[in-house]
Amino acid sequence: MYVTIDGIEKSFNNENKEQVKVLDDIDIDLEKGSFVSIVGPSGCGKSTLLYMIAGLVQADKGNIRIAGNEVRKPGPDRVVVFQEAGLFPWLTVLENVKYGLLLKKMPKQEAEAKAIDMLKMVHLSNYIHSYPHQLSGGMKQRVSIARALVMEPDILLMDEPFSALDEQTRMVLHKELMEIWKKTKVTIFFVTHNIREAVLLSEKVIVFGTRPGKVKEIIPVPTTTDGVLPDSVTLHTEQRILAILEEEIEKVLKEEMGDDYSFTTNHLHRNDSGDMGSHI
Ligand SMILES: Nc1ncnc2c1ncn2[C@@H]1O[C@H](COP(=O)(O)OP(=O)(O)OP(=O)(O)O)[C@@H](O)[C@H]1O
Repeated sequence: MYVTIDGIEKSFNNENKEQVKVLDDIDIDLEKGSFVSIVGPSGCGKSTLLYMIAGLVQADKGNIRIAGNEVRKPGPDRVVVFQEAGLFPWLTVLENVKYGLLLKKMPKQEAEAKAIDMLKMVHLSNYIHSYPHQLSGGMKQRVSIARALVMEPDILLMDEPFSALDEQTRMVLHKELMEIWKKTKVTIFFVTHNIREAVLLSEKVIVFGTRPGKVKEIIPVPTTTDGVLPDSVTLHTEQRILAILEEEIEKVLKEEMGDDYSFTTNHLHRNDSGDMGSHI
C-alpha cells in the first residue's frame, strides 16, 4: 500500500486544559494514484488527520508511512490546498505559482515555463499577469491548485478546497480537478462536508464518526467506464453515507443541545448542493 495510516491516536487540550481525544485508532490505506474523500461531523478530526499526513501535526500513537517511509515532517512529496487560496496579494498569478519553484532554486526560465504550463492546465492562461484581488474566488482557488501541482507532489491534500465557492464554480472546478487527477495520477486525499462532492469526485469515501474521530465505514463509489455516474447511483451512495452519519449527527446534537433532543432522518434537510450543513 502506498500510504499506510496505522493505529493513529491524537488528543488536544481543550480550553479547560482537559485532554480530549480527537482521533482514536485510525487505520486507513491509500493506493497510489487513488482519490479518497473523508466526510464526517464537524470537529471529528478530518483536518487533523490531513495535517498529520502533511507532517504538520504529530500523532500521540501510531504512525503514517508513505511508500514505507514514516512521515515525521512536511516534505515536497505532499502539498496542501486549503479552503482559502492564501495567495500572496503582492505577486501576480504567475509569480505566485512559480514562487515555490524559485525557492527550490529552479532556474528562472524553467520555473516560468512550468508555471505557465500549469496555469494552462487550470485554464488561467489569460490571467497570468493579474493580481489575486482581480480574480474571482474560483479563479483564486485554481491558482492555488496550480501552485500546489507545479511542485509535482505525489500526494495532494485538499482541505475543503471548494467549500467557500458558489455551486456553479464548484461544479466547474470538480470537472477540472477530475481532469487534472487523470492527467497527473496524483494521489488525492480530500476533506469535505459535502457528501455529494465526495461521491462525485472520489473512488472511496471514508465516513468518520466523532468524539473521538473514528473510521465508521469506507464506502466504495461505483465507477463507470465513461466516468459519469447515473443520478440513481450517486443518490443511493449519498443516502448510504447519510444513513451511517445519522447516528453521529444525533450524538453531536444531543451533546450540544441536551439529552431531550430527538432527531430522525426526516428532520435532516439536504440542500441542492448535498451539503448537510454545519453538523457534517
Ligand atoms: N491545535 C489544536 N489545539 C487544540 N485543539 C485542536 C487543535 N487542532 C484541532 N483541535 C480540535 O480537534 C478537534 C478536531 O478538529 P479538526 O479541525 O480536525 O476537525 P474537522 O473534522 O476537520 O472539523 P470541521 O469539519 O469543522 O473542519 C476539534 O475539536 C478542534 O477544536
